[in-house]
Amino acid sequence: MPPTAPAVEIVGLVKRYDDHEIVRSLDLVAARGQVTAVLGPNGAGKTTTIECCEGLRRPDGGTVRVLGLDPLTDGPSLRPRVGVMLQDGGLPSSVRALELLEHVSTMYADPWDVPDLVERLGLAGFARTTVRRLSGGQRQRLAMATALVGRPELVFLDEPSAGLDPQSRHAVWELVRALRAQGVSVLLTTHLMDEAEDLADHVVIVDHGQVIAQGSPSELIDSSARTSLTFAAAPGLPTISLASALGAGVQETTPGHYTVSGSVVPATLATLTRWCADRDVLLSRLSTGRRTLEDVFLDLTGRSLR
Ligand SMILES: Nc1ncnc2c1ncn2[C@@H]1O[C@H](COP(=O)(O)OP(=O)(O)OP(=O)(O)O)[C@@H](O)[C@H]1O
Repeated sequence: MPPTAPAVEIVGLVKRYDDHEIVRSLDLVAARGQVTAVLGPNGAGKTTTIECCEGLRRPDGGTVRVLGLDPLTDGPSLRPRVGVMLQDGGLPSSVRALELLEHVSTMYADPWDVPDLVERLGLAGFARTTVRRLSGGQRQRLAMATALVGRPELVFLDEPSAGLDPQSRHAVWELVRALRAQGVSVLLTTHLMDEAEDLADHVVIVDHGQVIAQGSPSELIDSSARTSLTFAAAPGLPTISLASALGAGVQETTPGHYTVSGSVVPATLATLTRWCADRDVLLSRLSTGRRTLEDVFLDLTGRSLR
């Protein structure tokens, strides 16, 4: 295994279900020791891609290398070095939470101290509860603990904070930061843009099975206009006329709520208020602010539901 191989290297990945191409020539590199976040709308192909990395799905094309190895043929070498947290937990249902964690820890040569993991993820309150009786968020935290207990070099976390209460989410974020500080490589998927912005060194945005943008959160935000402008007024304003006055895009995102895309400078505000005054339109809200990763994501992937 080349010592310099990235944590994950995917080249030209193709995956089809029933002749429908779900992942379409996807390239992705997750560097060692970094947190890489994969974002994308529902059905974009994130889980399918991760499952190909975990050796759970066989690609129809392209290559996948995990720590320089092939997850399909090198499973035995990879298993002790890679932690996997599946989206649906994938835990046996009739065993008690702590017993499961302790049992999994015995499978590893140098496991994470179980009481420490219990403390970090707040598992003590349901340690004696069987998995089938755990709430969704409790099961999620237990799944994360079982993914980490073997002290993996690389961990795949598929939506680790989905359905968690704010306290648990912060605990998960702290743990991801601790993993990074220990030099562990993390590849996670998330729908939480603040999570990606806070935690990730590298963000990969996937849509329709392809990477459509990537970079550090600040690179992605800087690559688009830095300031956002939104306003509220009567529904149904002629956005084409306003866009041409502003020299920027204007979208009515929900009735009566508008977003201006493109460069926002002081003159943009003056033009907007003059355009409204000329038409006797009263702005009920006008707001500018720093653009976020969520703004970039919505610009890139659109606002329609999937
Ligand atoms: N085993 C399967 N058979 C057929 N289609 C599948 C199968 N698994 C996934 N799909 C389809 O592949 C597409 C991508 O699914 P995937 O779970 O990879 O998306 P995702 O980006 O992880 O979405 P989400 O954000 O909703 O979790 C979806 O349209 C899904 O219905």
